[in-house]
Amino acid sequence: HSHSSDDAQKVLSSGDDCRHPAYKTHILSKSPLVIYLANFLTPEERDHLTEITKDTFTHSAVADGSGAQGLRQTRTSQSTNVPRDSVVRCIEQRALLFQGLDTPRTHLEPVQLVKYGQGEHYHFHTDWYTNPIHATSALGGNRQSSFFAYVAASDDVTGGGTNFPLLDAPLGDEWCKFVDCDETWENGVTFRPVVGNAVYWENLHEDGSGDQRNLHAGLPVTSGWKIGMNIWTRQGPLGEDIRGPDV
Ligand SMILES: O=C(O)CCC(=O)C(=O)O
Ligand SMILES: [Fe+2]
Repeated sequence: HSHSSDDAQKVLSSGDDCRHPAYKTHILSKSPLVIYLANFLTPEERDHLTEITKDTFTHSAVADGSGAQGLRQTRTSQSTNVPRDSVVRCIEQRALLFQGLDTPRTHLEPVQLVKYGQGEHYHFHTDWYTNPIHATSALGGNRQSSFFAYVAASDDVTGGGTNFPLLDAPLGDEWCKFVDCDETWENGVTFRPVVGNAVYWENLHEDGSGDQRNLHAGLPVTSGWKIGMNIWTRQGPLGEDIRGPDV
């Protein structure tokens, strides 16, 4: 397909003071594709996100097998959609540019923050939907990719890692800055909640079917609290009723 330069502009520009940090990328797995992003969020962005969502968190919903949004013991955290201001647009743009120069902004779900207090967790799940009613074309299809970023955590946070049981733990002590190197081999990879950093992965196979290998969980926070951020990119554009006007 072809693009006019106008289309390219739309993807690339998101306003005046959007400056991207020099984040570092580390491939953790090529299949499925999992990439670790160090310093993906700046301290100012993290503070801003925490500030604008203060007092807006409500108990997280999960989609159950029948497609109804329900509250269950599988996800005890609280979450909130982040209003799309210039800071959020800049982060959205960063997430789009990372994935290529041709992913339209309309493929992004509203950015979501999720907060866990002591004992709260999100049981094993995939971010791609198994039930097709959550992946209709009006919804942009299924979730192509996920960013999970660590936005904030208390100084005394323990636990609260993001565990991928089906990935191979990386070798090499350099990774211990980011992953829990005390985790046993059988448990796969657990990313520790290192604020500012993010994990990116692809959810779908080439043919659009879900990739089970990126099963993951938000492990219980055993003390303190953490706030994470989800940026989900759909296969296609989301309806304006869901995304809101494309500001
Ligand atoms: O809290 C985490 O570490 C992971 C959260 C997660 O997987 C999600 O919100 O989809
Ligand atoms: Fe998830």
